[in-house]
Amino acid sequence: MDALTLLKSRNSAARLCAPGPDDNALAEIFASASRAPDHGRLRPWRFLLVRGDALSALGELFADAAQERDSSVNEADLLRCRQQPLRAPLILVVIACISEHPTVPRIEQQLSAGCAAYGALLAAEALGYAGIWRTGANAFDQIVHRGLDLESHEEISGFLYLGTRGGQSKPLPELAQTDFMKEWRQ
Ligand SMILES: Cc1cc2nc3c(=O)[nH]c(=O)nc-3n(C[C@H](O)[C@H](O)[C@H](O)COP(=O)(O)O)c2cc1C
Repeated sequence: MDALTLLKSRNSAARLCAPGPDDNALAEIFASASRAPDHGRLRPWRFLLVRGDALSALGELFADAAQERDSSVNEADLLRCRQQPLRAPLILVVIACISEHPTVPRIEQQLSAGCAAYGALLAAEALGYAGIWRTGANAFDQIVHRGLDLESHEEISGFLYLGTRGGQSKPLPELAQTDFMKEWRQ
């Protein structure tokens, strides 16, 4: 698929099944992510690869976090938390590693991490896989951060669920360029 077709047709997949990207595909995905625009070459992002049994362990972590957020959470909701990571053969946790910098503010480092996440999603799709970027309460939860060994200057930009598309692609939204761009002149 040529680059413009990929950029214009990328489409998230909520239903993902096996196989997920193998080690060769993951190497391409990380190489693509690492070309994110990056003011000052700070490389303000890193990835955690979660697959196999670790997906269930991540589900337990999500359940622990949900219980801590709301001690009255019911068993059905806890089960849903445990099963969330099992919705894909693998998950990439995208972590923004924020540092104090005289000319590169926090927002630029967060945006760079977002671009790295997008690069990973695009590469996965270019390789014939599919994915979806998710956050939700778990991305901002300190118990999840601790369980994943994040340091205090780190944030979760997203959980990239990756695998093989299950079912039909959803239709792409129709968006006129005039809805979101106009030419500026003085
Ligand atoms: C930072 C970020 C967080 C997101 N979090 C969620 C989420 O938690 N759950 C969800 O269903 N979609 C989430 N999305 C949206 C999906 O990734 C996706 O963009 C959306 O389903 C629209 O599909 P499309 O990307 O194919 O247009 C998030 C997107 C971004 C950029």
